[in-house]
Amino acid sequence: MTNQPDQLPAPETRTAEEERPVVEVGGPAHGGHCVARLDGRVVFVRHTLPGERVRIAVTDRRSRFWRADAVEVLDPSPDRVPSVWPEAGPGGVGGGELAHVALPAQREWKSQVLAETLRRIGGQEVADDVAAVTGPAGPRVEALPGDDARGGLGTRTRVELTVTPDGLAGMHRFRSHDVLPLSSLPLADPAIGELGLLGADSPWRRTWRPGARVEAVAPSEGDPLVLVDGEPATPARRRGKGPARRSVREVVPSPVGELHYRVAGAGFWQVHRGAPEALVRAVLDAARVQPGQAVLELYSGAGLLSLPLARAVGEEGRVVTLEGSATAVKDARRNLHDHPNVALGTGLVTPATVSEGGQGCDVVVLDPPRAGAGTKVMRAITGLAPGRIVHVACDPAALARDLAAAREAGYVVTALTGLDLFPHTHHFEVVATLERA
Ligand SMILES: C[S@@+](CC[C@H](N)C(=O)[O-])C[C@H]1O[C@@H](n2cnc3c(N)ncnc32)[C@H](O)[C@@H]1O
Repeated sequence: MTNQPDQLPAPETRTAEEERPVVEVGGPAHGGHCVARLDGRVVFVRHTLPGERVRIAVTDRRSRFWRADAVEVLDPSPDRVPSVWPEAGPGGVGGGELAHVALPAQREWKSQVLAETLRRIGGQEVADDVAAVTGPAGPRVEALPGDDARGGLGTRTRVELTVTPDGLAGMHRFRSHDVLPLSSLPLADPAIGELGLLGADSPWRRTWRPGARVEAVAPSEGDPLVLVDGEPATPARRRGKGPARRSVREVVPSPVGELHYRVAGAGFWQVHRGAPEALVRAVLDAARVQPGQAVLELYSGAGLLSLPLARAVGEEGRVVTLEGSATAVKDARRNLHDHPNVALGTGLVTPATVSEGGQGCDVVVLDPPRAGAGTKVMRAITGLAPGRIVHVACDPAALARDLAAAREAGYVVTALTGLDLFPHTHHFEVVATLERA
């Protein structure tokens, strides 16, 4: 067998104790695990906490590191709590890897990962710029209002399920193609729970086949929507009650007035119930656009940020957007139809499209996917010489690379806000402001 360490006997001769070794757990690392060492080898351990002593089951052996699940906790951390979603525990589905961690400790974990990732990947200078604006405590990832009171539960307005070979709604086992049936969705908005998608008695079972993809959406206005393989579905008993909907309405309170959107059910929309409002506020705060200014907005989706930016620059100002998904731009066109000061572009964000679309802009706002914008796009953005760049990031490693690229071009971080838009998972969002040094 390849990638076996020299220190352990061959698998077939190992005892149960050797197969399930005990480790002392160190700090958290990006990805939802903590770092431990076993015979000098790095092991990324899930379902544990810093400072714990745990027995592990190794799940993946690579030449440079192993992955493992904590399967027995010998010395628990004071921050350990009974998991709010045991089905996402060891051997279970992905998407709830911090469900055993107290909420304040989840934020401490994410704040540490943010600081460490910015330093390790962005470099000491980026870390120093961030420390200069956040203070010695470093960058913080904060809860959204009301989340702690609800135990961080019921926040997700979008849930994606896959149907098991037995026709039950479930999710993929972490890092596996196996689909596990689920009995609960505690992270989902209660309206999704009330649909009754789970279990053998679900009335929805007749609407799908094994392997089908099921998307459940709980919008801020109106009934939830269920799509099976992208098509609207209703349980048989409710069939014939009007035309099938493919899109939903979302209403977002904001400092520039109430914002109304229509979004394709299968299209991108922020998942946490409070995320649209929190991001609009954070971006308006960071961008500080003035009436009459010009904004370039990249990766603009269905227009969540375009609409408040258009209101903030007013009729004398302009917003130019660029988004790769034609479906999202179609939604954005509807959402911004009474804003002639917005030019909605469909196309990939590349150095060329950025340079072409952003001439003369005062502010650039970008909200890229997990991979980030990348060095070349960041260079094109800084090449426009905007007064301010607002970067909305859902991956700290990609953010660190993008900030380092901007720094090389003379832009430094002048503000940074971490938002916990994904309680009970390792994910979080960051809004970073960059200005010329
Ligand atoms: C994180 S979402 C942000 C959307 C919007 N700001 C929001 O909050 O609803 C990222 C968006 O980037 C788009 N996208 C991904 N890669 C792209 C690319 N290379 N060029 C243009 N758009 C892209 C996706 O379709 C998606 O709408």
